[in-house]
Amino acid sequence: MKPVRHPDAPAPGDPLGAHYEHCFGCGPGQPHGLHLEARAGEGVALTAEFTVQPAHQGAPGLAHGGVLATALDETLGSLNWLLRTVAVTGRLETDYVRPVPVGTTLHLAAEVTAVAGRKIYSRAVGRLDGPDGPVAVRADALFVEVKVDHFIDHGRPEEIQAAMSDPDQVRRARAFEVNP
Ligand SMILES: CCCCCCCC/C=C\CCCCCCCC(=O)SCCNC(=O)CCNC(=O)[C@H](O)C(C)(C)COP(=O)(O)OP(=O)(O)OC[C@H]1O[C@@H](n2cnc3c(N)ncnc32)[C@H](O)[C@@H]1OP(=O)(O)O
Repeated sequence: MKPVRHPDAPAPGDPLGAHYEHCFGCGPGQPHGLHLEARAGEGVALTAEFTVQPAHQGAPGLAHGGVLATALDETLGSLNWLLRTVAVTGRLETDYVRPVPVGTTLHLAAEVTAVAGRKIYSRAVGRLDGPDGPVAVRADALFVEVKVDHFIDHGRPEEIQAAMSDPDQVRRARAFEVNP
């Protein structure tokens, strides 16, 4: 089925913000994280930027492939905010096309291609030197819709308690759950 943008999805160009303060991919309160910033696009699509830091190296001066996969995973995961669906990564397939040097800003673009029941199919691309630059990484993913209970049931109690006493986090979780 063709994906449907939620009527309350942020307007094209608007930042999506972090889904969780301490998320390794997007959390502003996560000192070790990627600090990826995503913006809504048209339809069920978005763009994001991530600048490779020295802490993200695999080989000398080059980004670690797992870190790049994380950036793709986070970008793809952010799409679910445009659907107002809570979903987790079930499958992530990554192509590494060009090495990504430290200091590079990776320009990411992602879109949902189809939705089938709880399954959300999406793809992403990361480019060097600008939104129209050469492709460095690509990914295809399957996210699976879950209830907020997925996190409450499986997360470590300390962090779950802290998230449940954070009004912003609860508001965000509720916004997801009112998906018609
Ligand atoms: C108030 C406080 C509370 C806090 C609220 C927080 C709100 C936060 C908001 C937003 C958070 C978003 C976070 C994004 C972060 C970035 C993304 C990540 O890194 S996520 C982490 C990595 N991923 C996992 O940890 C998943 C671990 N896996 C699982 O939990 C399960 O395997 C799960 C949920 C994916 C599926 O399990 P099943 O039992 O629910 O469902 P089944 O029946 O197995 O699968 C459903 C369908 O999907 C297919 N499927 C599942 N996995 C597949 C795979 N690997 N490949 C192909 N198909 C797969 C199955 O074949 C099935 O398809 P058929 O309906 O039969 O057609």
